[in-house]
Amino acid sequence: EMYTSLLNTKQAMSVERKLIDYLGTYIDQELERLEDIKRFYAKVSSLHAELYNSPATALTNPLVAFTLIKRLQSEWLHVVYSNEALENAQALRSGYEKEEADLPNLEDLQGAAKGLMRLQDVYSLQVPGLVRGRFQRVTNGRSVDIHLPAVSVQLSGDDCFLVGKVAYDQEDYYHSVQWLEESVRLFRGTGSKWSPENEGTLHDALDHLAFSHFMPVHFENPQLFCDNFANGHPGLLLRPVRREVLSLRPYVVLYHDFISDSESEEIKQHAQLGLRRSVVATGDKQATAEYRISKSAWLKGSAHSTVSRLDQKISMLTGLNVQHPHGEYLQVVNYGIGGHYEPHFDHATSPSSPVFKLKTGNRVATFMIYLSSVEAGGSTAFIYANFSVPVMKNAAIFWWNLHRNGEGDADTLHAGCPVLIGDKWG
Ligand SMILES: O=C(O)CCC(=O)C(=O)O
Ligand SMILES: [Fe+2]
Repeated sequence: EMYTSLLNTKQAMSVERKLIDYLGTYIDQELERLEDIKRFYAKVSSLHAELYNSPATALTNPLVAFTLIKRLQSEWLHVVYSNEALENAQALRSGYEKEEADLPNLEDLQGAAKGLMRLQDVYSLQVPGLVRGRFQRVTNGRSVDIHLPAVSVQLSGDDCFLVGKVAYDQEDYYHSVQWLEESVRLFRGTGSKWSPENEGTLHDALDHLAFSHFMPVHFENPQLFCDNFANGHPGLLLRPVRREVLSLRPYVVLYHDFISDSESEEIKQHAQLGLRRSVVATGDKQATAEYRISKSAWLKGSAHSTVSRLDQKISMLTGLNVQHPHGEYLQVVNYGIGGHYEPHFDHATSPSSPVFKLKTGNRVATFMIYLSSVEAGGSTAFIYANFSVPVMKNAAIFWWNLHRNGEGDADTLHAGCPVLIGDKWG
């Protein structure tokens, strides 16, 4: 094991010294061989030129005729079937084989590559920096050197290919993607110039990269999926809803095209006159706050057929009774300039919360329908779960705020990001 202690790695240096000497001898011998061949080439070319200039008279000389026949019968044969190239190569190989026991093996190479990836993770090192021989990390959006080594080296496309391939063979597509991206970039940079020492080619790197990109989606979380969902309900059987499971902890689901354009317009119309500055629970009261910039209106299902139809559809999808007082009235929200809702829980976290005055109990779940799309910003971000949902007109998201035992699920912390450009309705 050469990679597990630096002492052994140092010993590898003297082996390379010997290999360099063998290769030097090989190159000298090959150059000598090529010089010999060049001499033969020059000799034959000049003799042949003389013959060609006056074939009739030249061949009347028996010496000239003899040397032509001798060249063709014997000299060419010896040149073409010379064993010298093979002998030179064999000398190089036997030198190499003498050192073979002291050479690192595949396990050493894999161990060294894994070591690089471990450093990459533990110290948040950027792969593009490592490839240029730098130990860099991104701080406040800038690459910063965390250490300047006295001696460094730049990595080649083939170096990156090998690291990427070690990750790939372990089905570690998170790392393989990063290293193979660099490999492809570097191989592209050198054009299609062939290097005898390389294990991989641009083609190999692209092949592995494409497969790695394909795999994380399926491997990282095989339980995230899309389907047409009817929840076994007869009311949805003929028109199931396109469901996309976005997260398992917390359990967040996106329902595509939950509402139609006309229903959505109708809801916004109904809500318009009732829009008032949104409030949040502070202590045991409801109050406006800087951290929620929007207006909202409450729509009673009994007053609008569209609202009660949506209530019904929500019930079919979630299996929840959303009739008052089990569910709250439908809240329609419209965000203002830079409108947002800072990270919060939808459920009450204290027994004195005003939510309990409604006599509806704590908020078991949230069903939120996007009634508009926006040009930029405004995503619903799940802070701890580390994902966000872009505002997607007519889609709805659903999640459980409480665990089965009634306790709040801290993983549901979420926010409405500030709207950069657009008119966001929910
Ligand atoms: O608007 C959003 O994206 C999130 C809104 C929200 O979290 C809420 O109204 O409780
Ligand atoms: Fe919320």
